[in-house]
Amino acid sequence: MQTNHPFTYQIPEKFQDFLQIGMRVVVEFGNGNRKIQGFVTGLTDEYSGEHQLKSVIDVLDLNPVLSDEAMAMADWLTQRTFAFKIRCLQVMLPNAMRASYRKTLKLTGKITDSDLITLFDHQSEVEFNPRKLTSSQLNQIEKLRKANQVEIVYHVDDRAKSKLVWAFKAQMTVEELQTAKKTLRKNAAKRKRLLDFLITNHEQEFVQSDVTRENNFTASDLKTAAQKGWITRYQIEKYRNPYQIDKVQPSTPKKLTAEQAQATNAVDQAIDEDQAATFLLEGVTGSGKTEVYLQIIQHALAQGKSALMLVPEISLTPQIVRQFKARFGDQVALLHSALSDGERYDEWRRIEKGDAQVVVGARSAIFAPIKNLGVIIMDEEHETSYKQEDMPRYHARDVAQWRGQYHHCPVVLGSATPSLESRARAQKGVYQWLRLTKRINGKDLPHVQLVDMRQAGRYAPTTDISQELATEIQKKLALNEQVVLMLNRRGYSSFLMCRECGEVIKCPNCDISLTYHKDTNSLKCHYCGHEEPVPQVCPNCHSKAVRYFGTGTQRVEKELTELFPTARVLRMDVDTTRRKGAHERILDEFGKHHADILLGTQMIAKGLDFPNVTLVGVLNADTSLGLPDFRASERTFQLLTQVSGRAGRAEKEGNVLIQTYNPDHYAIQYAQRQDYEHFFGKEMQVRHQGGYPPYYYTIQITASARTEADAAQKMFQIRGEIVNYLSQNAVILGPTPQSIMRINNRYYYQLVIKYKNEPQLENYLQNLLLTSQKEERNGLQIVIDRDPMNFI
Ligand SMILES: Nc1ncnc2c1ncn2[C@@H]1O[C@H](COP(=O)(O)OP(=O)(O)OP(=O)(O)O)[C@@H](O)[C@H]1O
Ligand SMILES: [Zn+2]
Ligand SMILES: [Zn+2]
Repeated sequence: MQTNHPFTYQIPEKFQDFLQIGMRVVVEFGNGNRKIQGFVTGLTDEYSGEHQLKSVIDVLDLNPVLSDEAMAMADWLTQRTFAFKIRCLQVMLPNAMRASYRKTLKLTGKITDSDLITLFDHQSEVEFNPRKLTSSQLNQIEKLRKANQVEIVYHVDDRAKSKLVWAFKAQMTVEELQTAKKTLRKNAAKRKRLLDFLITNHEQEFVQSDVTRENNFTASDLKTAAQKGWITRYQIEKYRNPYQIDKVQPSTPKKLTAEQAQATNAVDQAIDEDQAATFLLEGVTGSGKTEVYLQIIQHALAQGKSALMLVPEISLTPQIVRQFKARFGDQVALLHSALSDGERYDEWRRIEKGDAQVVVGARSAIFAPIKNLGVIIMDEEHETSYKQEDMPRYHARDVAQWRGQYHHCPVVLGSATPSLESRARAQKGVYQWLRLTKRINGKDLPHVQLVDMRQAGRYAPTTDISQELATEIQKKLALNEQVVLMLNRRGYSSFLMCRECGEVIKCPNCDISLTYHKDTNSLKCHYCGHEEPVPQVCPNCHSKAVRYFGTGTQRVEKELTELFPTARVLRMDVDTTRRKGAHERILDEFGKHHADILLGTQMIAKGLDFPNVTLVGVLNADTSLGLPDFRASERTFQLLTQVSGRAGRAEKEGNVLIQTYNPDHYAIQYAQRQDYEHFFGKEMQVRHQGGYPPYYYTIQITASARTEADAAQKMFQIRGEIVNYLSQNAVILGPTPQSIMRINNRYYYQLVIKYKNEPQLENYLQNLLLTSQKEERNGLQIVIDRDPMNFI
């Protein structure tokens, strides 16, 4: 059973001076002799309980791995996210430190103490096992640690790393190779070709299998070449860290535009004055937000402080990383989920030791053990991936603000399309509002044209590319310019839409799309529980073309190659980017213009800065609009604006075509005009009327169980209880089944509370979390999610 109570253990005498808060220990827990890893959260001299205390068995660290800040943050996180404290402590550490990897003690200084000489036995590295050490040895080690003369090393096996492949490069000089070529027999055509290959690609390293495949040499050709001394062959790691960017040209700060300078100065001032202020940097696409971030960070560094830069997972591309490395070199540490456990741990250590002052990373990097923070920046602050979906269910923005308060440093939230929550706060003056209204290239935002697919559908019902879009693509190909096409996969086939008129079937009570349930062939509302059968005809136009909606990238790729047989198409989706480094390779290829069309899912919408892209096409704007979520319009608007911003970023002007079945919907209309201002106004009205955030807070409670009855019953029981703790002003929606009600033979029911100010609610929920634990034995699980991002 999980709990938030700390447990008391006795400290063996030899650990008494050694053990500190924030260190990890091994203790026996519960019945039996199960050993688990625990954290020291407090120390006391007194114990008045009646139980015989168990002893700490072993210590895992030399010095605290969790700082005072981390301990305080974990306390706050536990309360804030309705989580178990142990999970909050664990989330602060890299994986390598959560698992049981082999550890050694490494000597970096000189030792004189005879005890330690025995321990190290003339080696510089020995197994670290405090349990087996004497207290005098521990004391000595403690002293050496304080003098930075020993450290603990984790031995993390990286399976990905250990895979080796053959590589080669030319060993002879170009002249020598030329000479070798002259000595060849006339009919040795293949060897001649190999020598030519080496001469033209001199100094370059090749993976053998790439060359044998692409250039039609065999492995034995290369072996012979090595015997003759033309090349040297050796083994290298197969998967290199794609982010190990070695050769970056250093970059210098650009001269800021007036708007950029104004924004930068405001934040710089807050850094100088140790102000924990939050800034909203609202800048249109291509307005140079990244340069503003870079110069703010530079300012923090100049003040002897460090900086934390968060970027959404999918836009943490090598392109972005390179920009930071180019400016700050080795001071940059990168925390990305694509790194192996070992690589992440290495970066974590560099940050903790203070060797890296600029941390660039995705969501969980917000917990990086960085000291002396001068500024925290969150790019694309509206991105939903900043919210973690598992316990602890934190939003990186909240954590950023907590750390900002702790370090007395500013937090900068940047976006072209801020979340409604943030923008509303900026408007109220809670956040300081900074704006970049112009593109750096001085050009207008790209021209956006809507293609009404209700018309297009009539003459080409089976294609995904309208005549209009096809014509535009053809034009760009003729000009040798590049095209980006986005297929919106959000909300893929979970709702019903009429192909004739674009009508999406909505709940009569909630004005939210109904979700299609395949098992019952019905439509359900996830807010109020309304259910109806799938209609035979469209309630709006009576057409029979009502179907659930979706198309795949592969199908579109096929269509593209049929329409434009000579065009080179690159596809970027979950399938083509699964392998490490694939993401970078695709973008790299496209950047070098080795392809004309980049076709992808929403992962191509963000951050890309390719000067030769002059056309952006959105194949299906509507899928995300139909999501059974009050944020559907907001997400659609954001996505369309972001992707449109990829066009015409340099000298050439760009245009955008959006294919839609709902050309009159306000989210699409305002996205066409790229008019965040009016979208915000309209959407705030909608939220006000519906009683949704930012006017109300929301909390979602989910129960899952082995039978539907158990899950439903529990939710109704909770509903019955919770009303006693809520005022008249709060609204309870549900209980309702979730859209995928059964996952892995577990049934899910949920309930959403909308409220403004409910002083008793927190306590009730904290209690619920702990008491519901008792029922876990019966297979029942309760999840409490504050400000949920997904209502489906
Ligand atoms: N002051 C400047 N002078 C010259 N070029 C600049 C300046 N600031 C930024 N740039 C360049 O302008 C281009 C667009 O900048 P950037 O990609 O940072 O925009 P952005 O606001 O982050 O856009 P998006 O939200 O679309 O990603 C980049 O190529 C960048 O190098
Ligand atoms: Zn409803
Ligand atoms: Zn219809």
